Amino acid sequence: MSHYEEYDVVVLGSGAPGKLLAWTLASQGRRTAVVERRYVGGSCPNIACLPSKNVIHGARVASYFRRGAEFGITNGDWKVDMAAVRDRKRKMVAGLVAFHLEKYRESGAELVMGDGRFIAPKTIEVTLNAGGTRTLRGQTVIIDTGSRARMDDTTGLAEARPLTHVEALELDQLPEHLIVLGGGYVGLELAQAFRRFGSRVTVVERNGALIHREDPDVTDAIEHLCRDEGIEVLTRTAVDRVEGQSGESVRLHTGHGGIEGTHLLVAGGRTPNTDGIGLEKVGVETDGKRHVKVDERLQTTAEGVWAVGDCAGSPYFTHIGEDDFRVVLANLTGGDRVTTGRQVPFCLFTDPELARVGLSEREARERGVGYRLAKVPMEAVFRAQTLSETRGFLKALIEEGGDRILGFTAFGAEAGEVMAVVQVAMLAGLPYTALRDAILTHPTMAEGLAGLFSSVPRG
Ligand SMILES: Cc1cc2nc3c(=O)[nH]c(=O)nc-3n(C[C@H](O)[C@H](O)[C@H](O)COP(=O)(O)OP(=O)(O)OC[C@H]3O[C@@H](n4cnc5c(N)ncnc54)[C@H](O)[C@@H]3O)c2cc1C
Ligand SMILES: NC(=O)c1ccc[n+]([C@@H]2O[C@H](COP(=O)([O-])OP(=O)(O)OC[C@H]3O[C@@H](n4cnc5c(N)ncnc54)[C@H](O)[C@@H]3O)[C@@H](O)[C@H]2O)c1
Repeated sequence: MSHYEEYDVVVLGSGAPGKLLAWTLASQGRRTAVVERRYVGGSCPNIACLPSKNVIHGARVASYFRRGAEFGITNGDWKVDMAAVRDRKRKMVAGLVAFHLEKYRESGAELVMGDGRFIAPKTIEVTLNAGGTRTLRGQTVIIDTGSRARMDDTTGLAEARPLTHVEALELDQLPEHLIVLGGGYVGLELAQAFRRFGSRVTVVERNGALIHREDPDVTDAIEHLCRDEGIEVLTRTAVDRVEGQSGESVRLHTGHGGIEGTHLLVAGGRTPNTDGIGLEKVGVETDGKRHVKVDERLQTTAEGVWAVGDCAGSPYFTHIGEDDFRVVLANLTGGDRVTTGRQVPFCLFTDPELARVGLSEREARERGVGYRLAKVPMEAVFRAQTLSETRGFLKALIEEGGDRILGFTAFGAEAGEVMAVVQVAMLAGLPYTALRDAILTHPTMAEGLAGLFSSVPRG
């Protein structure tokens, strides 16, 4: 084997959990290196969460321009300049990258830019972006290689060179007619944004509903939102074949006929980046979905090797990756922390947002968990009325024979922020009556929780 450099910790991939581990352990004096092939700081600040929310916010501004008269403001001539939308995003991303580089400098963690793969136990060879190779060996190795947009084997799909979220967020021209393949998180957030910028948008979903794992009242509400915004929604639609080239003209052949558009965005789920990195050579096993196999402490099947984030099959959210960081840090520093039983909140950043924590009704029924349901429309929330944003509802599941909150869903303005209040109550084990009886500021969106929890049926 070629000469290798010894480290206490080597991290492969610089996503949220990996970088946080690197910065923390390096600050504690451990010799630490992070190998990253492209995105300083991983997907979230470069190509995923933050840039998408930046662009989505731009689209909201466009929607307010369109709705101006409703607020008594005449908007005159206005237009969307996608190059400027992109520049605003790029500027934010550049600032985030600079912030990350500063964190590396401050912490003493070394950032090695290049493509890494295992060549021996706990040993990673890096093909450096700047040319040449380096071989790094860690006492501890952490795999944080993330995931990428999945391209299924539909005939003609790959040849059509569809956009993924990465290219979609880099467009400087508005697609005339964007076809979005997949009605999940990526598809819905970007479908609404492009529609608001002015594209014609068609969402094609093979399941019977958009965001199909949610309760029927939620999926219906999301579908209504899409239709009200002028998005064409085709559910239960399987694509047999794709023709043409995204960016010019594409045609999808489905059981219900053809769909023609100018651009195609694939948003049909993710594939973990676990192929081609030598895992099989070093005893790091993967599961049927190609995630790195980990136990509840995030240890892999190889001694001294840990895996975190999307590649480890943790729910695909940055905040969950950040919790993976806490789990591994605790286990590396004498503590004992596991992933089992943790809260997994999420927020879909459509406008309005959809946020959920804990059980949905469907999950409660599947698990045979009895519950009492409280549900109020957003119209009942005074703050929503002041904003003219009365679409949606709040709902909560309360345990039978007790006062514990089992689950909470909000579809409405600031849903993600309102959910945090309920989450804290759930973490603290507070009965729902604590929120019902709390003095919540008037008029805030969170004030709606008092109304929601006042409507819980008697146990
Ligand atoms: C469009 C979009 C929007 C999203 N929005 C949200 C959101 O609003 N909120 C939320 O919580 N989650 C969101 N997510 C999910 C979130 O982005 C991911 O769950 C999270 O970024 C995963 O972090 P990670 O550390 O597992 O992987 P990543 O952040 O992807 O990091 C992995 C890194 O490893 C590098 N890498 C891979 N292989 C190698 C190799 N062999 N050598 C060197 N480097 C390598 C990659 O370049 C990458 O930088 C979104 C995802 C997408 C696609
Ligand atoms: N706001 C957020 O937190 C946020 C935003 C974006 C992404 N994410 C994360 O990234 C993950 C991936 O997002 P995603 O939208 O790619 O996946 P997803 O699993 O959320 O949705 C994919 C959808 O595409 C459909 N689909 C797949 N192949 C298809 C095909 N050939 N034709 C028609 N429909 C097809 C699936 O039925 C599914 O409904 C999410 O699950 C989430 O964890 C989070």
